[in-house]
Amino acid sequence: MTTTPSAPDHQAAGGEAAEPPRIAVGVLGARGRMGTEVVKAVDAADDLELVAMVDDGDWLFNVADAGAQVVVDFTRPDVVMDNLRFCIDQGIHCVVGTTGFDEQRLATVAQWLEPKPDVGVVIAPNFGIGAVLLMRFAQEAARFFPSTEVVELHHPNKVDAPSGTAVRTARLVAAARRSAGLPPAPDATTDALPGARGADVEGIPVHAVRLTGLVAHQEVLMGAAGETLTLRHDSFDRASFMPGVLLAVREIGRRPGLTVGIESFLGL
Ligand SMILES: NC(=O)C1=CN([C@@H]2O[C@H](COP(=O)(O)OP(=O)(O)OC[C@H]3O[C@@H](n4cnc5c(N)ncnc54)[C@H](O)[C@@H]3O)[C@@H](O)[C@H]2O)C=CC1
Ligand SMILES: O=C(O)C1=N[C@H](C(=O)O)C[C@H](O)C1
Repeated sequence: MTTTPSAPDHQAAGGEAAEPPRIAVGVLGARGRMGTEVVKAVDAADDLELVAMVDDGDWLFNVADAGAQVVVDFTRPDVVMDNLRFCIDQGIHCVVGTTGFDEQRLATVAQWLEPKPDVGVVIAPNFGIGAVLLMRFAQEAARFFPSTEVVELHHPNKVDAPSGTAVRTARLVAAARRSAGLPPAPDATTDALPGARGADVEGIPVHAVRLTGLVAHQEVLMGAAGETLTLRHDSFDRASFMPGVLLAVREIGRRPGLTVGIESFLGL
């Protein structure tokens, strides 16, 4: 098992106060758009030490050999499960931003964690504080509006659609509607062209836009008689995800088991 990243300060042999040990961090997907940003952020943090950078074609054992206590994964939906399996088996805490997690995948990760009670894994569809708040606000507002639709807008190189954030937002809104006993949203149209009304996520239409010039954006549109409420979040730069990623890296050693989203790390 790796040492806990949140070990308390301790005294050096001579009685002088020693620096607390830095958390050893490995980055998976280190040459990607997000991985590059994470490498920079970890490098710049005094309490973190970048010990391994792994990308496609590199040897995953590098993170274990380098003594990583926490791994940050921003890779691809088709490889993230193998990465997680390896890291959990090695006793390495995981901070996962890669998308593609449905209930079945989450249950599998929880199962892998059972024999490793000290290991923490956080899987968050979005590490942007504003995006997390948007999801919470949408959840709060959902019961007051008969209609809700989600529009996510991203850079054209995004591998998946709709975004993980949009799917989670729609699920949270749908759950809030169910708890409040709301009927299905009124929607009298039939698609003249397939896809015109977006994807159906638990009764919430989700629309995905891909546009050169964008980074990561989301709108939640809510409508009632004579009024609408629009919640919008914009990530203009991937730096926007870093405070959430670093918070998760620092916290995960204190959070054994599986956590979905960083809401609880933010005290939400
Ligand atoms: N949770 C969040 O806040 C955010 C999540 N994302 C998600 O993160 C993921 C990555 O996004 P981007 O950085 O834009 O993609 P990207 O395509 O720029 O980067 C992915 C990197 O992973 C590497 N890779 C592929 N297979 C690998 C393997 N087996 N081991 C190690 N590295 C491997 C690729 O070579 C590439 O460098 C996507 O699922 C995206 O949706 C993106 C932004 C924010
Ligand atoms: O691929 C991206 O860029 C992003 N992916 C995440 C998602 O699918 O929700 C988070 C953010 O939207 C950026």
